[in-house]
Amino acid sequence: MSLIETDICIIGAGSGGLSVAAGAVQMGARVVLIEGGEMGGDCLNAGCVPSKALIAAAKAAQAMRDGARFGITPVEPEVDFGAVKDHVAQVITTIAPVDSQERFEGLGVQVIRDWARFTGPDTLEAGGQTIKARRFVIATGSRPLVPPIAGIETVPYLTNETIFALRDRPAHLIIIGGGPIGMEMAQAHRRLGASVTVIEGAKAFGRDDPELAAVALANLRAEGVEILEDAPVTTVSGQAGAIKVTLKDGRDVQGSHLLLAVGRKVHLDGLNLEVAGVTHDRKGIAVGPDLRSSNRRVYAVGDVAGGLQFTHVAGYHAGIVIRQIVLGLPAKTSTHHIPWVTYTDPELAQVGLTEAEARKAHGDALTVLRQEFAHNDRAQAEGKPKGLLKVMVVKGRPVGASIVGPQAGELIGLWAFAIASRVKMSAIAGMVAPYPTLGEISKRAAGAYFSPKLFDNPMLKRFVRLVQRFLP
Ligand SMILES: Cc1cc2nc3c(=O)[nH]c(=O)nc-3n(C[C@H](O)[C@H](O)[C@H](O)COP(=O)(O)OP(=O)(O)OC[C@H]3O[C@@H](n4cnc5c(N)ncnc54)[C@H](O)[C@@H]3O)c2cc1C
Ligand SMILES: NC(=O)c1ccc[n+]([C@@H]2O[C@H](COP(=O)([O-])OP(=O)(O)OC[C@H]3O[C@@H](n4cnc5c(N)ncnc54)[C@H](O)[C@@H]3O)[C@@H](O)[C@H]2O)c1
Repeated sequence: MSLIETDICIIGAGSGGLSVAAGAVQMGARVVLIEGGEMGGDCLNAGCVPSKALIAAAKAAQAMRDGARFGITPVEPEVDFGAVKDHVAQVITTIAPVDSQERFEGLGVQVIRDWARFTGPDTLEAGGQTIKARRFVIATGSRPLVPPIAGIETVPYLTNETIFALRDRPAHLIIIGGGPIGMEMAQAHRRLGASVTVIEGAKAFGRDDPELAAVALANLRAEGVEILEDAPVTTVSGQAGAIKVTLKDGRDVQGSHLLLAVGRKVHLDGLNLEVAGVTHDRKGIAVGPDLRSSNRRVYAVGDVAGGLQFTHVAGYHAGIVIRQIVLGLPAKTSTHHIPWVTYTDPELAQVGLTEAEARKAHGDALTVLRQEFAHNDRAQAEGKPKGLLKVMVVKGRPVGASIVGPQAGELIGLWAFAIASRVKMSAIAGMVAPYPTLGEISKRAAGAYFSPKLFDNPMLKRFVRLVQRFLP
């Protein structure tokens, strides 16, 4: 077994690992990157990319049903489910070169295609080689959680790792879990012609503001997605094509396919963390805000670091770790400025505190601004007037924003920037937004923060009357 000595050894070539590798090698560090599965990890192969490609196809199908308001005769689209999957595969193939072994080797990274396991605090084995590194970055991501439901071991089920390979449309897809995976897949499959039932043990879109979640839920239901909430599952039974899910209240739900979307389990299998002295639990590797583990040579980024599980968070983590292990500078993560978006129609987006969280944290110091999409001219023109922006403001600065509506994921960017940069509401109110754009809604919300001070102010009214009397 040969020995490789390097500055940085990264385990996992998904969103987090690839970002660390690309940054570190281009700044001059020697980097070894180890990947046991597919380059690109979950996001490219079984997560963000295929799900958004499927959602895009579903949106095209839905547009054909929704033409009436524009004077276009609605038609029920003919969906070639296999061809939709070709489109999904094509999108992955088009993006894949960016994450490929060839590209990273071209940048100067030594890529090893194998499953890594630690053999000591500063050594691991992969590809028949021993790798000794100054610093290690664990970026091994997560896998779908299979809940301990009675009967699950005997029933065929899908997860995000298998559903995108289905070539035949499920007649009736049952989805357990009403989080982002469950809800995005539910609407996409419904729009592509499947019957869909979502079974959620608590509340669907449970991490989002309930008022905004209700808007998205109403639209999914109107499109025919059956959503059962507060409905814990006790048993599953049946076989391929005939699945039965029994709820705690005794109801049975029958369907042809079952998708599990009940959260994630961090991927630590076979890493042999004990010999490396890396502490971990069910939620992930135990790290501080600097993402350093109990072994000072070992850091964790992305899903495996036990916090928010998003591709942009893995990328953010990568920047924090690169600063420390490449440049030797201190850096710490925070979460108050991290946005997330669920890509249903309407989209649901959040950054910072929700209204309930802000009320708890700031009490009477909180001002909540509300802007309906119905008052936005572009939303009206597009026939998408349903939606709401809420901005939580404390002492003239936003501390949270929640959006449900068309393009909510694009609109949240301004608020993510404002919160990260501590921008004042006056700066957003002073911005000139092009007309007619959905983005005007943000400026309008900021303007609304000042309108009581400007329009309901007797002192100002008296002052204006005085000025008017003396103005030449
Ligand atoms: C259906 C779905 C949709 C999603 N949509 C979005 C979205 O729209 N936006 C968003 O921000 N996030 C989304 N996510 C979440 C996003 O995919 C993850 O947060 C992101 O991929 C995490 O990146 P990571 O680098 O931590 O892990 P991963 O991308 O999972 O990469 C980990 C890599 O490590 C490898 N590995 C594991 N163990 C070892 C080992 N011992 N040795 C070598 N290699 C190993 C794995 O094979 C894998 O390639 C979605 C997730 C799913 C499941
Ligand atoms: N648009 C995006 O950014 C996006 C999309 C998909 C996934 N993701 C990431 O992937 C992660 C995983 O997504 P997810 O939807 O699987 O997980 P999740 O943890 O966000 O949601 C799972 C849901 O399943 C419910 N649940 C759990 N056990 C259950 C049971 N036995 N019966 C019924 N319901 C049950 C939970 O109450 C919860 O609402 C997300 O948290 C997110 O970080 C992001």
